[in-house]
Amino acid sequence: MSATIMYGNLLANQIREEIKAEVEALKQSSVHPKLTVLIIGHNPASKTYVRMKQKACEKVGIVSQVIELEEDISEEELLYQIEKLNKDTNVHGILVQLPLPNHINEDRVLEFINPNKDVDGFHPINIGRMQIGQDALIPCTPLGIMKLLEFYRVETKGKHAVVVGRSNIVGKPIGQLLLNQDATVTYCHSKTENLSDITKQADILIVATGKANTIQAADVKVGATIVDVGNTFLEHGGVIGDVDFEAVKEKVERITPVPKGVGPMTITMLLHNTIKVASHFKQ
Ligand SMILES: Nc1nc(=O)c2c([nH]1)NC[C@@H]1CN(c3ccc(C(=O)N[C@@H](CCC(=O)O)C(=O)O)cc3)C=[N+]21
Repeated sequence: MSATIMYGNLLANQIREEIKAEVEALKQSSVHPKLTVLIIGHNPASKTYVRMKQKACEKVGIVSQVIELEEDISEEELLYQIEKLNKDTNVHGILVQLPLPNHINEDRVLEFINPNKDVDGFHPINIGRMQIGQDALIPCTPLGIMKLLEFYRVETKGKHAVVVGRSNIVGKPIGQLLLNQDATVTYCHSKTENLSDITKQADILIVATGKANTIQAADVKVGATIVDVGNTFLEHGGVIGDVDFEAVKEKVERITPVPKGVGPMTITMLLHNTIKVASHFKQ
C-alpha cells in the first residue's frame, strides 16, 4: 500500500479561490482588505517568505504593504510604527516577520500589536482565547495543518497525536488545536528522552523541529499520518523538511511533502486571517 501524499498546495489553491471571491464581495461593500508586513533587517529567508506572502495577497486581491526597517532600528521606533498601523483603519492585518534582531524584545513587540489585527495569532490574548476554545485569530501554520487534516479526513478524536517541537508559533498551538479536536496529545522536544519510543506510538505525528532528518522510518508507526513542518533551505538551492520523506512514506498511510505541503497552507491561512479581520470592518 502506498501512502497518500497530502499536497498542501492543491488545497491551498482551492481555498485561495474561495478567498478571492470573498475579497471581491468585501470590495463590493467598500472594504479593501489590507495586510501590512514589517520586515526588519536583511535575513534572506525572511525576504523570501515576505515576497511569497506579498505575491499570495496580490493573487487574491488583498492589498499588501511591506515596510522595510533597518537592522539597527530601536525597539521604541518599531513600537511607534506598530502603533500607527494599530490606529490605521485601512489596515486590517499586521504581521511582524520573525525572527527579530537580538536587541529587540520579541514578546514586547508581539504584545503591542492590536490583538484584533494580529493575523499571525501570536498575541497572548489570541493564544489565551484559542486555549479556552473561544473565537480567536489562530496561528497560520497550525490552522493550515488542521485544515489539511480535515480535508484528508484524518480522524483526530481519541487518536494519539505526538508533536515534536515546542515553539510558540507551531508546536505549542498545534498541540492545543489537536487537543481541542479530542486527540490525546504528547509533546516532545530537544530534551525528550527516548524520542523514538514515543513517536512510534503516534497515530498523527507533527514534526516541527527545524532540523532535517529528525524523523526516520524506524521512528514511525505503520499506517500513521505524518505532517512535516520543516523548511530547511539547502546551500545549493531547494528546501527540505524534518522527515526523511522517501523512507518514511513507504511505511505510513499519509504524509505531507516539503515543499508543497504545509508551507502553502501557512500562507493561505494568513490570507484567511486577513479577510477574517477585514470582514469585521463591514457594516
Ligand atoms: N511573523 C511571522 N509569521 C510567519 O508565519 C513566519 C515568520 N514570521 N517567520 C518565518 C516562518 C516561516 N514561514 C513559512 C511560510 C511559508 C513557507 C512555504 O510556503 N514554503 C514552501 C517552500 C519554500 C520555497 O518554495 O521557497 C513550501 O513548503 O512549499 C515556509 C515557511 C512563515 N513564518
